[in-house]
Amino acid sequence: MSTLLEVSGVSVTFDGFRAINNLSFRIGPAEMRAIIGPNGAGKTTFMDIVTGKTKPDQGRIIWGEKSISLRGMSEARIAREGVGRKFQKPTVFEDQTVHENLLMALRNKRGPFAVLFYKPTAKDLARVEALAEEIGLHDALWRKSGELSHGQKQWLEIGMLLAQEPRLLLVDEPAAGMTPAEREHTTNILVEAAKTRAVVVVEHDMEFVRRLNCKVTVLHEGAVLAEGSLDHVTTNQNVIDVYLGR
Ligand SMILES: Nc1ncnc2c1ncn2[C@@H]1O[C@H](COP(=O)(O)OP(=O)(O)OP(=O)(O)O)[C@@H](O)[C@H]1O
Repeated sequence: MSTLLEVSGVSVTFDGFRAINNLSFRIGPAEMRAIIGPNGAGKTTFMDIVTGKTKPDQGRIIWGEKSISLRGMSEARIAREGVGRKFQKPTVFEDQTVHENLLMALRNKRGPFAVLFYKPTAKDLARVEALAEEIGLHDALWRKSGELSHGQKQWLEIGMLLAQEPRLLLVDEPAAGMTPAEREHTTNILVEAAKTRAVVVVEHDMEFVRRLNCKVTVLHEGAVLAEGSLDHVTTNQNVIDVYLGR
């Protein structure tokens, strides 16, 4: 299997507390992965390390065909390398329409001067239509984003991230606060996205993880406790003990 991101031997300490402990993780260029683990396992810190928000004390973070190191790069530079992150809370521009939000996200791909003199091309407009279709918001293109449901805002934000064409998309608890129907639609969007890029989903909801139908990495105390199919990891005695707090 070829590798897009390889994290090896990474550790992070906060005031003497080792939040990530000699962690190793790898993901292929078109792969879906779920990360689960109890509260405080290090899931968020792991994503913070990959995006450059938190600097590790040690370890390697190797990216892409050229095996460049992401360690020490700024967050902006890592984003330009193709790492996109979806936080739990949607952050769409509520006064703008779905169309404007998606167009703005496309525009963000350009440099500051190109943005200043930006006029959407026919190709850009077609891309906005395709993105809206992909996230299931085509019928809502001309609605103000503030009027959308929580689920729709989440999809819009995923669409805005996809507009930037990330090679790796990190998604934090996408199912939180969604109705069952919204969850199902979210699964479909992510599964589709993972056909052409790597998608890492941090999620507590096991039903959601099951529907993603992908390899699962279980974190505990900042390290990988188990990895494999959901059935494999949930029957692992160490995982059961950790979840039951034994
Ligand atoms: N900036 C920080 N300073 C001190 N401790 C931190 C900091 N960030 C995280 N931690 C600690 O590191 C550990 C891992 O936290 P992290 O948020 O990564 O876990 P998590 O698996 O995402 O948990 P949850 O499922 O509750 O979101 C926790 O014990 C947390 O308190």
